[in-house]
Amino acid sequence: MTLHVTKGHGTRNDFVLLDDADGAVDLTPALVRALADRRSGVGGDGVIRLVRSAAADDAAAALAEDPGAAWFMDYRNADGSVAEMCGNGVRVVAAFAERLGVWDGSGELVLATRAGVRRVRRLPSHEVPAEDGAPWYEVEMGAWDLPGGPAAVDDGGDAQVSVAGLEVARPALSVDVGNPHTVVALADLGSLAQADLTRAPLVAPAPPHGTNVELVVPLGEGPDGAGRLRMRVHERGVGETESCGTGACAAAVAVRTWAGAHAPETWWVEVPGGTVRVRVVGGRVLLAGPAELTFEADVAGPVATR
Ligand SMILES: N[C@@H](CCC[C@H](N)C(=O)O)C(=O)O
Repeated sequence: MTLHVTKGHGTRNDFVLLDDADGAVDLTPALVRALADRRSGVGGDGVIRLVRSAAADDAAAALAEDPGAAWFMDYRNADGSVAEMCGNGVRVVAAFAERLGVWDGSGELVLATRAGVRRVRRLPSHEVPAEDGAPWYEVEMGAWDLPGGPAAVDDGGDAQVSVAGLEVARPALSVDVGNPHTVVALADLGSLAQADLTRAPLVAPAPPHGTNVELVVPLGEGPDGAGRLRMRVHERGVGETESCGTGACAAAVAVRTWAGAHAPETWWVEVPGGTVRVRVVGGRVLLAGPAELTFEADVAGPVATR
């Protein structure tokens, strides 16, 4: 079997992309692990299959929401598990859709995902932060939710997280942005650097479907009036990654919620792989950031896995 793959990343959260319009590829967990393997495969934090919604069973709910969502983003974590959403992945898929010619980059790309419909627009060059040469895309990420309810905020959180390298367990807030997140605020950048994310943080109570854990340090407001925060993330199904788009959204929602009514709407979220912009507009959240396609290859497979 030979697969044509494209590699792409958004703030160095990297993906193996498959053009599978008719849903012909049997994307088993073993094939995902083989493609994502950084030694024997192509390498990536995840594998994304772009398939026509009509050929994807998991697109049904999104199609009911908007029958115009012609393409489905089938997202898999590097360990082969299925995830509902990937914020950096949506932007990379937009770049991929442009490359494939199924979207011309104007107006909106309406994508079906397991978390519902996501609308993407390519930012005009005057809206792209000057230092970034890559194209930027903004994604309407939909509604956010605090599964622990408002009481969780008054209590400082609805979970406790223990992180290797940091002595004590910390209170944390669960945030749902289509996929599950647990956000932990740290006091300073020294603690953020000290955290050992080579091991998964322990979250109590354990979320039923696992969670992505974000460690965040709020950095105040910049001259533009936007909030800033720095973040590291341990992703469910992957490990520590250099960026997580849904994680950035969850982090901004949590920090804004903790800060109270007068907190800024716009947040610059600094991750090891770059910077993304999050806008929390009422009950909804928008994510903007770069996306780049780096190479294409034909892969003879299935590639061996351990
Ligand atoms: N990196 C992604 C999130 C990918 C899915 C996540 N690991 C999960 O299992 O929920 C992003 O940019 O949002």
